[in-house]
Amino acid sequence: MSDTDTPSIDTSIDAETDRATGDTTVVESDELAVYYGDEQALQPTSMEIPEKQVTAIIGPSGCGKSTYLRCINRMNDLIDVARVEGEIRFKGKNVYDEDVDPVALRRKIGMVFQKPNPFPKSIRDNVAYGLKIQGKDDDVDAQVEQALKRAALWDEVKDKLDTSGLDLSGGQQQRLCIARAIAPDPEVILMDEPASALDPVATSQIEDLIEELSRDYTVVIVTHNMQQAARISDKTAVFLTGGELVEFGNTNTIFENPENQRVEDYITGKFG
Ligand SMILES: Nc1ncnc2c1ncn2[C@@H]1O[C@H](COP(=O)(O)OP(=O)(O)OP(=O)(O)O)[C@@H](O)[C@H]1O
Repeated sequence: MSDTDTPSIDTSIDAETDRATGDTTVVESDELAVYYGDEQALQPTSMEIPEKQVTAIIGPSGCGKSTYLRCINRMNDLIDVARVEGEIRFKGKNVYDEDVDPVALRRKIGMVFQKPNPFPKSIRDNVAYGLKIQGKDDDVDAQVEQALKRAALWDEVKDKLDTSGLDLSGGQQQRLCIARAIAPDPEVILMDEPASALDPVATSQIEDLIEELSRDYTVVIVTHNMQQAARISDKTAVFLTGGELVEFGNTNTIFENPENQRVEDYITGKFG
């Protein structure tokens, strides 16, 4: 299928709204399990990710956080030995159904990685990249400006849009990657440790930006940094060793009054 084909994900399907909380679920995993060869990296995991909120995934190294995140937009397809069981639904549709085009899916569910990875191209071309391959090339400059504004980078780069993205600072490069991810107008943004390679000032800017982005987008962030999860997320999922989702709920509850003793031990630094 070509890159410009109509997405086979039907985004007109209504997401489900929880009457008690008012949350609308946009991504839902249902007994989702992942194996790399014979090794199980994720135990069957069911979780409902609410729309236009920040959901943090925390837990010790190797507990399956990135594995879970990569299922949401099928980035695990790129790993030969990865095998997925169960379902993960975006607006009610299992993203692993045969008729789902992963490229179209990733337009709806963008991703930002740990290490800023701008293309060796100009700032403008970095942001315009996704627009061009989608054929959204009407008034590219206005769309580039809007994405850079939303990524809180415009004021710093507006006079040098033709310089290389690689000439920016680490924090600016990460905001450029966020601008690149939001330019095609996704609904969900996945972030895998987006600030862990940045200094404290750049980290704080990214955290402010994530909170701002959650007005318009659903954000799912993997972080090692518990304080960061507590500061910026609405919901927190705690994965523990063995790829097990141990508790998921409102961030305040998880950090102040978790139900599970192992989660309390992890949060209070007794292990992990
Ligand atoms: N490409 C891969 N091939 C084989 N095994 C993998 C692969 N990626 C991850 N794993 C294994 O799956 C398990 C979960 O890894 P994952 O990267 O999802 O954990 P994580 O919680 O994100 O870890 P970290 O916080 O260290 O990034 C680990 O045991 C890891 O070694």
